[in-house]
Formats: sequence, structure tokens, C-alpha cells
Amino acid sequence: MASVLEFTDVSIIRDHTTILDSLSWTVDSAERWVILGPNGAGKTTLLQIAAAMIHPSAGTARLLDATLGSVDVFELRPRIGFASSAMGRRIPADETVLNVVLTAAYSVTGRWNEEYEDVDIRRAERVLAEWKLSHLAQRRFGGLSDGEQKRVQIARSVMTDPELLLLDEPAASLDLGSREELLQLLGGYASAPEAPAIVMVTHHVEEIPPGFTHALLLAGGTVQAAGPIAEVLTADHLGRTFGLALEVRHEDGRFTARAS
Ligand SMILES: Nc1ncnc2c1ncn2[C@@H]1O[C@H](COP(=O)(O)OP(=O)(O)OP(=O)(O)O)[C@@H](O)[C@H]1O
Repeated sequence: MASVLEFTDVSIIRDHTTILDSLSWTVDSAERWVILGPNGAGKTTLLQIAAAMIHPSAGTARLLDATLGSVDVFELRPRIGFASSAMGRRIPADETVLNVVLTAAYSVTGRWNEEYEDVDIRRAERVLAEWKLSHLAQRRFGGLSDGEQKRVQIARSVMTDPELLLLDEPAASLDLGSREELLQLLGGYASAPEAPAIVMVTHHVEEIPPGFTHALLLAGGTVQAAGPIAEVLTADHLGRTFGLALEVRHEDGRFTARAS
């Protein structure tokens, strides 16, 4: 199994504050990771390094066999899919769903004057079908529901067939039906052997799709626990990470947690 991400003693320091503290972590190509931790733990910052958007202040971050700092990030980024609400806000509201997904092939948001190839259009249509969006292909992005917009952002992030897929809180703000629909799609995608390595940040264990294999718990910029999901998402580890006594259940590939 090849590693797609390898962090060694990675720290991020901003304004004299240590946001990530000497973090070491490896993700292999067949693994699907979830990152959990309280507000301000450093989850989004960690994902930004994994997306080659920021460099470590100290330590070494290797992504897809390249070391950040000695590689052209503009060559690296198209190989990494990234969906977050911050990126969603940059998508023009009047763009059609088909074009939002299609423009990923050219790493731009908004369709300007690119000439698209038939092969890209066919792939975009296939990706839309995979994420149950075909019926919305000609609708404007800004007019979609939150749940539909999240699915479009994920479809866009997988359009380039990435080797690493990063998802920052994909189920945040969704109603129960939209969340379950998204988790079913994500679970199906994650379970396919040809899917890329996936790293997903979430606030809730209930939002972890079935098929995820590993978990990393982060608090105060340090790793509290990391490894196979069933060994990490225990009442002990989660309780320590969130600072309260918890009861955790794991049934049919899904987790629930509540104060005990
Ligand atoms: N440029 C910066 N300068 C100073 N502090 C920063 C900077 N960027 C982030 N931080 C701080 O670093 C900490 C970690 O932020 P980050 O967004 O990574 O956390 P998070 O775990 O994703 O939080 P949340 O769950 O609330 O989204 C926060 O306390 C944040 O205020």
C-alpha cells in the first residue's frame, strides 16, 4: 500500500500561537480517515496542509510523493480533491451545476472561455449521475438547497479523479434526510476499491459514513489518538478529546455518542 500523505513532526505557528504541535501522521492509499476534535482543535488547518494550501512552520509534509516546500504546488493541487464550505462560497451563484463540475477539469471556478473536450463533458455527466445530480445539471448553483450544493461540491472535487480527496464538514448544516442521503452516497463512494484515499473532517460521529477505516482525534493542536476507527472512536478517547464523559455506540458501520 502506497502512502499518499506523510507528516513528520509538522507544526503550524501563527502570531506566536502553536496551532498544530509536532504532528506525525500517515495516510495510505486504501484508507478513509475521519478527523474529529473540538472547535479550534486545528482540524481545518491540518486539512489545508493536506491540500497543499499552506506549508508547515516546522517539520516535513509529504503529499503524493512530493515534499511541500520543494514542489510546485500548482502541479500538486489538481491531484488533490478538496471540498469545503469556504470553497463552496467561491462558486458563482449563477453558474450551472454541469459547469461547476466541468470547470474542475481546468481548475477554475466559473466558466470563462475554455473549450471543453467531449471526454470532459462525458466525465462530468458521469460524475453528476454518480452523485444523483443529473436532473439538476442545468440548474443554477445558487438556487440549489444546501444538501444539493454539498453534493455538487463533492462531485466537483472528484471530477479530476484525485489521488487524495479532502472533505471539510460535508454534512454540516444538512437536515436529517439530506445528511442520510449524503452519507449513503459517500459511504458507497468510500467503499469502492478504486476510490482515492479520503480524509474527512467532521464535528459529529453520527456524520461518519460507513466504510471509513481510520480516525484521528485532535485537541489543542495535538493528536489524542489515531488508528483503525473502532480502536480510536471509544468512549475513553472521545471523552478525553472533548473533555466530557461519553457513551459511544457502533452499530452497522455507524457511530453515535452522547453524554453519559
Ligand atoms: N492566521 C491565524 N492566526 C492566529 N490564529 C489562527 C490563525 N488561523 C487559525 N488560527 C487559530 O487556530 C486554531 C485552529 O483553527 P482551525 O480552524 O484549524 O480549527 P478547527 O478545529 O477547524 O475549528 P472548528 O471546528 O471551529 O472549525 C483556532 O483557535 C484559530 O483561531
